[in-house]
Amino acid sequence: MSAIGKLLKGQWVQRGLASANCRSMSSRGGSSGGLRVLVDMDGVLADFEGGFLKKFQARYPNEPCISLEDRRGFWVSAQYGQLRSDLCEKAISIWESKNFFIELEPLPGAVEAVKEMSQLKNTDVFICTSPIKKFTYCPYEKYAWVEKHFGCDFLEQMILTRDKTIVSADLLIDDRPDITGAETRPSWEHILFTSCHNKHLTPNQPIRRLHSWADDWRAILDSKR
Ligand SMILES: Cc1cn([C@H]2C[C@H](O)[C@@H](COP(=O)(O)O)O2)c(=O)[nH]c1=O
Ligand SMILES: [Mg+2]
Repeated sequence: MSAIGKLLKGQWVQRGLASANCRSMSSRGGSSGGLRVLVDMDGVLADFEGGFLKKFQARYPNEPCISLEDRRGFWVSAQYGQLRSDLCEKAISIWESKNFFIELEPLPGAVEAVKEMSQLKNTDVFICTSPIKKFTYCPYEKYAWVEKHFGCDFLEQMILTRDKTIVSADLLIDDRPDITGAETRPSWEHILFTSCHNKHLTPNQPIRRLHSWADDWRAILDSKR
C-alpha cells in the first residue's frame, strides 16, 4: 500500500478525530501588518537534540553516541557518520520513526515566550519549520505538536517549507547557522538561536544571537520596529 494509502487508512483517520475541535473557524489568522517574526521549531521551540539523544541511546544501547556537550555542526547525521559511517543511517532512523517529532519536549520558556510574543500589538508570529523528506510522520506530527502545546488556533500560524529564504518576514529566529535557498537576499534578519551544536561557532558574518528564551527577545523585536 502506498504511503498516502496507509495514512488515509490509519493515522490520519484515527488521529484526525482527536483534532475534531480544530475544524471550526479559527479566531487567529490574518495579519496586523506589523512586525512579522518567523520562529523555527526544531532546536528553537522543540528539543530536537535532547529528544534525539534519548531515543538513540534507547534504540542502540550498545552503539557509541555523542553527548550534547560534544555536538558540533548542524547535522547530527553528519557527526554520527564521522564517528562511524554506519551510524549516519542509524541516526536518521531515529527522526524518521513514528512519534519522534510529536514526543519532543518544548525547550525551556519557548511556549510561554511565543504565546506572549503572539499577543503583542503589531506583531505577527509564524512557526516556520522544515519537514524531513520522508513525510510519513514528520509533517503530521509537527502540526500535532503545535496543537498540543499552543492550541488549535495556532495552526493558522504554521509554515512548513524546506526553503525559508522565500518566506518574507522581518525576523527569523533559527538555530541553523547557514540558511540558504532560492532567494539570495531574504527579507528577514536571521537571529541565531543558541544550541549545543552552534554555541562554539564564530560565524563569518556578524549575526545577532538569542541565547535562550530567557534572553531578551523583546529587545530584538523592538530593534526592528
Ligand atoms: C539535525 C538534523 C535535522 N534534520 C532535519 C530535521 C528537521 O526536519 C530539519 C531541521 O529543521 P529546521 O526547520 O531547520 O529546524 O532537518 C535532518 O534531516 N538531519 C539532521 O542531521
Ligand atoms: Mg532548527
